[in-house]
Amino acid sequence: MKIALIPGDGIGPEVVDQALRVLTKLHPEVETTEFDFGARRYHATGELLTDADMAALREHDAILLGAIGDPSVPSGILERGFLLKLRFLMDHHVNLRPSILFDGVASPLANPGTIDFVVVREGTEGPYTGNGGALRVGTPHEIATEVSVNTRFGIERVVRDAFARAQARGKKLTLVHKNNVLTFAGSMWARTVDEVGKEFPEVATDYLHIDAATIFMVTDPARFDVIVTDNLFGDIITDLAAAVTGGIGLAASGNIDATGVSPSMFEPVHGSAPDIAGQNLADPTAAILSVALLLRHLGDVDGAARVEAAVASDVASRGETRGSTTEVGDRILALV
Ligand SMILES: NC(=O)C1=CN([C@@H]2O[C@H](COP(=O)(O)OP(=O)(O)OC[C@H]3O[C@@H](n4cnc5c(N)ncnc54)[C@H](O)[C@@H]3O)[C@@H](O)[C@H]2O)C=CC1
Ligand SMILES: CC(C)CC(=O)C(=O)O
Ligand SMILES: [Mg+2]
Repeated sequence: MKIALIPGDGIGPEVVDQALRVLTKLHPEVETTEFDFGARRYHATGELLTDADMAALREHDAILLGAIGDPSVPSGILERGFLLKLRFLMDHHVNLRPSILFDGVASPLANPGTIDFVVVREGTEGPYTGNGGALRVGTPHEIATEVSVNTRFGIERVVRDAFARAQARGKKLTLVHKNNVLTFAGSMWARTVDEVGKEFPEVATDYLHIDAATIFMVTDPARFDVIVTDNLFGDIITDLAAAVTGGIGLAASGNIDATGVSPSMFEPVHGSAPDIAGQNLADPTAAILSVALLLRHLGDVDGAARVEAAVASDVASRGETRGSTTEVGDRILALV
């Protein structure tokens, strides 16, 4: 198993360290290559992600990422120039974000019920493609556009992936969009769900506007099973989903090229958290659960289950004090 490690910025290296210990315990044979992408490299060389970097990453079975983004670099340069570029070039079209409220974990909701759903966020299109521009910058007449790109091909493949997951889970698929206002893209998403749904007659479907979806995620999250949505809505709603299931420190994700051509990438949902970086304060659980997603993706279902069981056991006994990054890592490592 060859894994590319991208610790990245802020708390990224701290949480990846703990995730790597778990991975290495389960797979002592793992071969890792560490890449120094992020703010330090950008400051030192001006480079973000070169063709040679892409070729080197492609030599691996999967990528484990911490987080990218640093206050010393203007907002967007690393996020767009490295992270989104990497996701797009690797064709990571299925951005998989499971949300589970583990037993014993406190939710901020008074009556959370059972929360166990998966957001399938489209990962290569929508408003994140950099299709836009600015005119008369800095003047009172400035204009900025940020155009959402939605292709039939892109929507259909992610919708089919989401249906397959809903079928495997035996429940339902909810399309989340804003088709009462974003009528061009929203109509294509809705029609695509209707058409692809004919291949999955046993999967029930429903639809929610994104604004209403945020209400139900707080008032009745148990109603969700699989959600399919676009890149921007999926980004936002998965931070909310993390919050209702005990916090951003527990939320894992996979950026998957479902064709298998490119290595898929696994990372916590959270960012580089500069406010707590370098203090051994970050919760590494999301990064560790990302290892479980990585292992399942590579076919080690038992290994993935062991990581998830260790995390479930640890979070159930945390109580009020979670402990430091390394303490959490030590405890989960001992349980795996
Ligand atoms: N995939 C990635 O690499 C992502 C990168 N970013 C970047 O990260 C930087 C910071 O972004 P923010 O909007 O502040 O989001 P963030 O997710 O980094 O932090 C939001 C809040 O959650 C807390 N938090 C995050 N992860 C935590 C953990 N593991 N344990 C405990 N608390 C945690 C932070 O301390 C902060 O208060 C920005 O440069 C942003 O662009 C943001 C999201 C994803
Ligand atoms: C920093 C963004 C490019 C990514 C993000 O917030 C996410 O994928 O959740
Ligand atoms: Mg996000």
